[in-house]
Amino acid sequence: MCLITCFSLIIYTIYYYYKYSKRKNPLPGPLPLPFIGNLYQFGFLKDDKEISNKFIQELFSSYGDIFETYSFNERVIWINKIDLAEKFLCGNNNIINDNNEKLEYNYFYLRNKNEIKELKMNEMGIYFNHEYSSWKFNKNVLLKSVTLPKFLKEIVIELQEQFKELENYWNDIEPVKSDSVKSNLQIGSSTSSTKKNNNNINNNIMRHDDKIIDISKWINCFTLDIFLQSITREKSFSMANYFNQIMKDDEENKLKGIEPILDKNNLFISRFKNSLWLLNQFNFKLIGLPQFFKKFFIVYKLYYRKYFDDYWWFHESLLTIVRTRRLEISNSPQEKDLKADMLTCLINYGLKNDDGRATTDEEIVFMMKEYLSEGIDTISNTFCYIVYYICKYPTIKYRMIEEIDSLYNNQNDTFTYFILAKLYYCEAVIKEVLRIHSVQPLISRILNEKENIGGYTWDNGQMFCINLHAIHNHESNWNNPEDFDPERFLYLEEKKAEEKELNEKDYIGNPFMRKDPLFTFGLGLRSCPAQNLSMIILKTMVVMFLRKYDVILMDKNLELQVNYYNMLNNCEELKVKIRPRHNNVNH
Ligand code: HEM
Repeated sequence: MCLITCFSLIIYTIYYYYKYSKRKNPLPGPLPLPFIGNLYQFGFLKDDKEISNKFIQELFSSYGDIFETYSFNERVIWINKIDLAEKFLCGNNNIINDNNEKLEYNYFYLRNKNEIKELKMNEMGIYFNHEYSSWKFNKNVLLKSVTLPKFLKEIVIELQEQFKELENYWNDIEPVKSDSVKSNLQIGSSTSSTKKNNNNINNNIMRHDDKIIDISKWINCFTLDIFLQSITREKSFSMANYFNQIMKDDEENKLKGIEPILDKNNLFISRFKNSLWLLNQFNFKLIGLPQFFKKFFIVYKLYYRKYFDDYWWFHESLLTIVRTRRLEISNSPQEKDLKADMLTCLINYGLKNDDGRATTDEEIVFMMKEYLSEGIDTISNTFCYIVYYICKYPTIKYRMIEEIDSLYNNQNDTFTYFILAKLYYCEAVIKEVLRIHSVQPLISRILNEKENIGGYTWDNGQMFCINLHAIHNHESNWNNPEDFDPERFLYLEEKKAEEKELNEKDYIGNPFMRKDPLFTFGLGLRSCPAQNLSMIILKTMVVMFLRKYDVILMDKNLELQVNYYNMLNNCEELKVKIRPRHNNVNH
C-alpha cells in the first residue's frame, strides 16, 4: 500500500513538472510544489498572518515587472509596473464597438471565483459582485450617496463631535509619571521649525499632562463608531468599551452603570467582525483549491458554523434597521428635516436613482456591509500610518501644524468640510503616506475575456494580481521612491491654489482629488468609489488631532508593526505619547 502511494506520488510529481514546463507564456517566478504551489512560502498555512508583503516584494526584486506564482494549482500573474497596470485596469475607457457603445462589460474583471456564492456576495453588493448590471446599479447608488455634499458636510461635523468624545476619554487616562517613563522613553529631538511654532514643546521633558496611548486601538474604535453610527443611526460605544477595558483597575474613572449597553453593542460588533472574517476566508483561503476539496466544503461549513450564524444574524439586524428607517423617512413630511447619515442617503438616493427602479431593502443591506467592511479598517490603518510618518519626520509634522493653525482662530471652532480643501500641505502628506504605505497593497482580478497583457495573450479565467506597493515604489516612475517626501505631490496642490480662491460652490463642483499617478484607490471601472470621502475623513481627523495635540513615538526607532490579513496591511500596535498643545505648564 505504502509502495503504491509512493509510486503514485512520484508519477504525479513528474507529470506536474512536465505540465509546468509546458505551460503557456512561461514567466519567471519561484518554483511551485505539487498540490500547494508557492503557498508554503506565503505562510498561508499560518492563518494568513504571515502572508507578507515582504515575500512579494522580494519576488519583485528577483523577478522584475511581471512574474508568476501558484496558489494551490491556480496560476497567478503579478503586475508590478504602472503602464502595464494602467493598460489592464483602464482599457475600458477607450474601447467602443461598431454601434458606438462602450464595451465596458468586457473589462468587468472579477475579484474572486464562485466560492463567495454561499454568502450571496457574488450577486449582491459591489466588491465581490459577479453580475454586471447589479454591480453597476449598486455602485452607482453608493457612489452618489458618498459624494452627496449634504452627507459630506454632515460627516465632517459628526467626526468633530465624536472627536470630543475621544478627548474626554483621553482626559480621564492617567498621565505619564515622569520617573517611570523617563527610563524607557526615547523621544525624537526637536527641530528648527519646532522653535518657530508656538507650541513651545521640549520633547525631552515630561509634562504632567502627557499621555501614553496605543493610537492604533483608539483610532480603530473611533472609525468603527463613526461608520456604525452613520449606518445604524445608533451609538456603538466601541470607544467606551475600549476605555473601560484599559481602566479595568481604576474603579473611580471607569464608566459605570452602562455595562449592559456596552455588552450588547460588543456582541453586535463582534458579530460584524466575524462576518467580515468569514468573507475574507472565502475570498482568500478557497482560491485555487481543487474542485475535489470544494466538494467537502460542507466540513468547512460545519467547522465555521458560528461564523455563518453570525453572518446571517448581522444581515438580519441590518435588514430590520433599513425597514425601520424607511418607515421613518416615509412618515417624515420634509426631506430637509432628515439627517444626512449614510443609511438615509442610501435609502433616499435609492428611491430616485437614474435607473428608474427603487433599491430593495436587501440591496441596501449589502451596500451597508460594503460601506462598513471597506471603510473602517482602510481609514483607521491609514490614519495610523500618517501618525507614524509624521512622528518620524517632525519637520513635516510642524509644517502641517502651521498650516492647520493658519486656518483657524480658535482651536475649538467647528470647521466646515470645504475649508479642508485649503490644506494643501496636509493633503500632500496624506498622499505621500498612501503612496509609501498602501493600506491595500494588492488588487486581484480574473479575466472574463481573452486578453493581451504584457505582450502575452491570456485566456479567460486567468488570475492577476496588481502589486500597488511595487508600483508606488518603482524607480521608473518616482524619484527616490524610498524617501518620504510630500513635496512630490505639492506641485499639483500649489497649482490648484493658484487657480482661484475656493468657495463652497466651487468646492462642491470640483473633484477633491487631482489626477496624479497615485494608485492607492485602484483605477478604472472597479476603482474605489470613496476616494473623496476617504480624503475628507482623513483630513478632518488630521486637523482635529494636530490642532489639539503634539504626538511623539514612544520609541523613535520603532518599525511599523504591520500584519497583512483581510486583504489589508493592518497596523497592530502604535504606542505614542500625546501632549495637549495649548497647555503651557512644564514640569
Ligand atoms: C484610505 C481609504 C481607502 C483605500 C486606500 C481604498 C482602496 C480601495 C482599493 C485599492 C479598491 C480596489 C480597487 C480595485 O480592485 O481596482 C477599493 C475598492 C472599493 N472600495 Fe475602497 N478604499 C478606501 C476607503 C473606502 C471607503 C471609506 C469605502 C466606503 C464606502 C470604500 C468602498 C469601496 C468599494 C465599495 C470598493 C469596490 C468597488 C468596485 O468593485 O467597483 N473604500 N478601495
